[in-house]
Amino acid sequence: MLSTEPLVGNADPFSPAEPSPLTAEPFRMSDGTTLALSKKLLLSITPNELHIHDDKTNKSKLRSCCGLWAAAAKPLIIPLYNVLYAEVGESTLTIKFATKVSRTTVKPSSLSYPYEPAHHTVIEEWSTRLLNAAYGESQVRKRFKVIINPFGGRGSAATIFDKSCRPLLYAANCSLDVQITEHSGHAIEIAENLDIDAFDAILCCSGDGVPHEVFNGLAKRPDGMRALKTMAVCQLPGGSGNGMCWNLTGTGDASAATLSIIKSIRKPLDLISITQGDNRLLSFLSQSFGIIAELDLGTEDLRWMGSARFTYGLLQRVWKRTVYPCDIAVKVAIDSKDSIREHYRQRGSKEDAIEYDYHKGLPELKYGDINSELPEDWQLVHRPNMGNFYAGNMAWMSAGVNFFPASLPNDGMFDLICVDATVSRFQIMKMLLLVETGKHFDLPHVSYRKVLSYRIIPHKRPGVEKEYISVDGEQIPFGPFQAEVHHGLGTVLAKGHVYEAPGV
Ligand SMILES: Nc1ncnc2c1ncn2[C@@H]1O[C@H](COP(=O)(O)OP(=O)(O)OP(=O)(O)O)[C@@H](O)[C@H]1O
Repeated sequence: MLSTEPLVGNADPFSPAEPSPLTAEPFRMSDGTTLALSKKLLLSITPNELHIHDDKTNKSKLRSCCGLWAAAAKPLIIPLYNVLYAEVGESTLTIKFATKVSRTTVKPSSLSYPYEPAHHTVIEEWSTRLLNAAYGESQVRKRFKVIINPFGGRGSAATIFDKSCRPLLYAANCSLDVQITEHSGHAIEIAENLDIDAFDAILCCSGDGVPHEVFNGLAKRPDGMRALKTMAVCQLPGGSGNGMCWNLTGTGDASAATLSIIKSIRKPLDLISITQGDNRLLSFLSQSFGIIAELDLGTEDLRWMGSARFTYGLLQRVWKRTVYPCDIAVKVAIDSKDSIREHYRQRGSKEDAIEYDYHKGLPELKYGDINSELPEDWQLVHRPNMGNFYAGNMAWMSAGVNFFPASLPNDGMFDLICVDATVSRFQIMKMLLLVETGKHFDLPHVSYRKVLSYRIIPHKRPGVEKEYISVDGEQIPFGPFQAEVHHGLGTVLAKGHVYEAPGV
């Protein structure tokens, strides 16, 4: 006689001790969704859930009014999104899944059921069906090259990975090749020299600095375009700014982000070339000059304040109405907010990417580089009162900061916000208060455009010792640079077609 007792997992401690007798042959119903391991144990795949009807383990006890216990059998329901793997051993079927432990956190769990070896084929077929339903278009058993920045955030990225991420990745039977960075720029070297056929994705447990390096490492290869198409990049929240993770997984919790990445789908991502001097680099998240760049890079002396340093630094600058003079020329794609909103709503559901010549390093620049003549139809405009020049390719810049609500991953455009420092302090504070919801988009003093390219020539302010330009949160030299978008050049693992942020 076979026992159908779960070997591991969340068995009900009140269930009777004697094993359920096997009274039926394992079978699948005509549509192949239900597996009966015994008369009392049915596993059913529904469109969104796995239902486990187990007389013995799913009995929920209800206290009757006279104080006696009554039993009612309820199926155990596991959302298919949470199903990580179904392992078919010689005589045991193990279902691994993520269980919720708090509002935001999950951990791996499993249930194992013994079966007669003669039924191996049926069990295997049903398990394949379960995995297909649980993963959909997403790849099962992804192969990850994991890069951990040991100094990311508060220096806890390795611990976060080991405690919250690794157990879920193992439960999903993903293969992991983990490497800890040893110096700044190490992730560029790792990506540049990676055997790209050996992995499906590079998983950065870090802030946004490491994915920035990874894109640039892939771009440095002679087959850069193929590498950027083949290798998906993704991020677990191991830094202080985890913009990529928020945009693509919709959470800043490491375990929930891991589950999201396990179930995510490969998607093209627009990337932006930045040319400065004779250098060319790629940006995936943002470029800033002015207040945001200074807050990102120029408040290191206030690090002891924790995240309050941004608020403090911001209030200081808004109060002083600091200006950041510059000249800008912009190749605009869409400049009215109504048309941007329309574009966002229409494109949000579309999927496309242009084909590149994948034997080459990087695509040619359509508008030339920073050393080229300015294209004829561009106009350089002097902006002596620039307060915030901020270009974004994703919605969230960090937790709660939905600066670019209209941005789309793969529309061949990026978004540009310009705000003058002459705007009243009240209006600036209003904008900052609305940033989390993205509602600042509609404020009349916020210039919001979709662009294809721009050139900026920042001017040094007399008496100011340090000036900053930030690309993906990393500092580049202070000086003129040009930016140009490449439609769908990069690849990421993402939950959906649009960013996980309130749009417009
Ligand atoms: N082992 C290392 N030693 C020193 N620097 C490193 C190391 N690994 C990565 N870095 C650098 O750390 C920088 C920031 O990385 P990341 O974005 O992952 O973390 P972060 O905590 O969000 O950073 P920050 O708050 O400084 O922006 C990157 O420029 C990267 O080059």
